Amino acid sequence: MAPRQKMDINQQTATDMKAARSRTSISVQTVRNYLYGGQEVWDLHERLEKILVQESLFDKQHRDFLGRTDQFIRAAAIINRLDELRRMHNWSEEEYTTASTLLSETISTTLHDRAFQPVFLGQGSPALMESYWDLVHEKGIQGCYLQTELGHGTNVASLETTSTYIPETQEFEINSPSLTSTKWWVGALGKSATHGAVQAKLILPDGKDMGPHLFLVQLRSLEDHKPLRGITVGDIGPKASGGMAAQDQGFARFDHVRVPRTNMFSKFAEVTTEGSYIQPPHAKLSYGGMMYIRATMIPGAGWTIAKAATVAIRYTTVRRQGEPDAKGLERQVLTYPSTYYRLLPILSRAFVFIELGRYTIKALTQMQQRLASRDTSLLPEMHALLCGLKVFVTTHGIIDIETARRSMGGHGYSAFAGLGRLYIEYLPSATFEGDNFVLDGQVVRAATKLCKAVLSSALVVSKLPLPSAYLRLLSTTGEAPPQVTASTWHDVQSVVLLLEWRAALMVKNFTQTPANGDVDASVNQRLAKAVTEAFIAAQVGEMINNLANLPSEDAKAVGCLYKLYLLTCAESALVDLLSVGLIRHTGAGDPTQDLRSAVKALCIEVLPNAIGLTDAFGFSDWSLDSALGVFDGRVYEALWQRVQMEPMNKDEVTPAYAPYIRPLLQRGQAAAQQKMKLDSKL
Ligand SMILES: Cc1cc2nc3c(=O)[nH]c(=O)nc-3n(C[C@H](O)[C@H](O)[C@H](O)COP(=O)(O)OP(=O)(O)OC[C@H]3O[C@@H](n4cnc5c(N)ncnc54)[C@H](O)[C@@H]3O)c2cc1C
Repeated sequence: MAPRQKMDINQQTATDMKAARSRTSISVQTVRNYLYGGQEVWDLHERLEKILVQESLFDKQHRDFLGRTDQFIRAAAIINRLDELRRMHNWSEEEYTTASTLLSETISTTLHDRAFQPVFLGQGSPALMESYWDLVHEKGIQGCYLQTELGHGTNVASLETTSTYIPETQEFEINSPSLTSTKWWVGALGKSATHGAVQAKLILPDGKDMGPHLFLVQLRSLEDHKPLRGITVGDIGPKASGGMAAQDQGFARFDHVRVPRTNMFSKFAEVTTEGSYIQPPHAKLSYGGMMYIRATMIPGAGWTIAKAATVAIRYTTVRRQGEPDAKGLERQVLTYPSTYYRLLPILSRAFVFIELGRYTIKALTQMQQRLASRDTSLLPEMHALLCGLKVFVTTHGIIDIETARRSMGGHGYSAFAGLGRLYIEYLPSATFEGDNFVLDGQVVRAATKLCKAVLSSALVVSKLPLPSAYLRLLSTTGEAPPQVTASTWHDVQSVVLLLEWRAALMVKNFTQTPANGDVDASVNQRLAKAVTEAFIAAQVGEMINNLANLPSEDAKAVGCLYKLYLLTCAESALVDLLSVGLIRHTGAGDPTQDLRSAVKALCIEVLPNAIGLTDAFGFSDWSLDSALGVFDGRVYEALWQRVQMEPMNKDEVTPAYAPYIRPLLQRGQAAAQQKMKLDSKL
């Protein structure tokens, strides 16, 4: 046998990456502009990143070696520098938001920007805006959002903090009556925030409890940052697996703290000087801020999944494992079906969620414009839709990051791979902004209400709001459920229709369950998922139609990804499809096999473009911060360089040697010698 040629594995990784790039049939630039929503948006991104990369403070490579306090101080320094840059470059709101998103750092001002400021915009009365808006907008004060308490999170109606109106002084008195009423988990409260929007039960002078309302409360002095009198405030300590270490989640207790009457966020509900209550026109008007955050979580999930997909697809393209071939090359890990089957659907979800985010934020903006003129007609549907989407994208986001990390084997567990951090920072998104399992219930409630209206003909199906269009299928004059055949999986509209039918039948079956009927424990999860997937599937159908605006090769490649999304969605719905009888076991073979084969065929079609499609996300090495996801593919050299930064490697002999390792070894050696002496005497 001829001796195998010795190969430079570092060169091979670079060669593999180049070869993968050369295989792509798409214009990376065109697909990138599609993802960003136009060349101008990309140009803005690129221009801002050039500024950020130059800042040594924004270097990410050393942060894994910092303890919690140092991570918090680093984050505070970053916030300060970002603000200096904003003023230096005279950034617009959009430029500032883009720059802070690009930083990908856990910083406490995120709460100011995404939770506190929107409360002012959505619910601040003219008087409150007059007094505070400039301070809020210029960050002369830093805000947080205090809703959750030690004793209650989900059950907002049971919050214990009170805000009692005192007509004599025209003030509210904020009070924490018990340990469990302590505000808890509040981002930026621990050490940073000066002010907070506090959810407290409004108590009128006659003792009537009007339920939770929002009040602006100053927490810390603007002179020396010390907590104000009557306020006990601090950090709640480290989070699971060291996650969100740079963020100061805090607690706060109020001991009869007085604030002026005008500090109530009273754009809709109000308390008069005498202490009478003026009702809001709609009970859910105050949901505006949370709805905005939930809407931004959709593209946020898309871009987060995109990072995980980019790192894992790049690494598994250059990582070779298995029996060497005739050229002495082992197999590229991405080419194993069990790897591409895990990673390409993740890539498809990144594309779908990014596009879907654009639609949702547009729809929310339209609803908010209507709300401004007190038209609440779109509110219930939008609320239910955003609950469903929030659950869906965050659930997938968490699973997808972890799946991507595992696809990289042992090196995926290194912090230098970057996905461990991404995962742990993203993980609580399943809980905050509404616990996912609780939000499922809200989706189901809204769906069954509309379903009942359709079944009783109280609602004409042409009047169904877009997100619930799937319920049209239940109209008595409507079509019959489709027959599933092998060709179903090759026709986009058939797959969309099938997913809509699945949701319609599941909701109908549930709606018709007698009140005393037995419902299983997972019903909310399954129904909410089906309803949300029906909506997204219809949107993906639209996305595919709209691809006609792209050059044909790009449209084909992105279209393949969208189809892969639809098919893997149908695959994950197989149990439901069988349950409601849309797919039946006829005895003639496995009725799911055609679908599984179609998924594999699509994966094989997407595979040559995998690197091109991930390049289209436009992530720089700086922003990915992953030794395994480097653009040039030279992963082993990148990993080696990162390992040299490990502070423990600075000393050849660890300081733990003299006090601990040496005595341990010496005791063992002495005991062994003693034994050996004894043994020789026997
Ligand atoms: C990292 C992080 C940041 C946060 N930031 C903030 C912040 O800035 N401001 C703020 O106010 N809060 C914040 N929170 C708190 C967050 O909003 C709450 O954790 C969340 O609302 C859930 O409430 P809980 O923790 O009390 O859980 P619980 O409500 O006690 O839920 C516990 C379990 O019970 C289940 N459950 C509860 N009620 C129901 C029900 N009705 N039906 C079925 N199941 C139910 C839930 O699914 C969950 O599994 C943050 C939390 C985290 C983790």
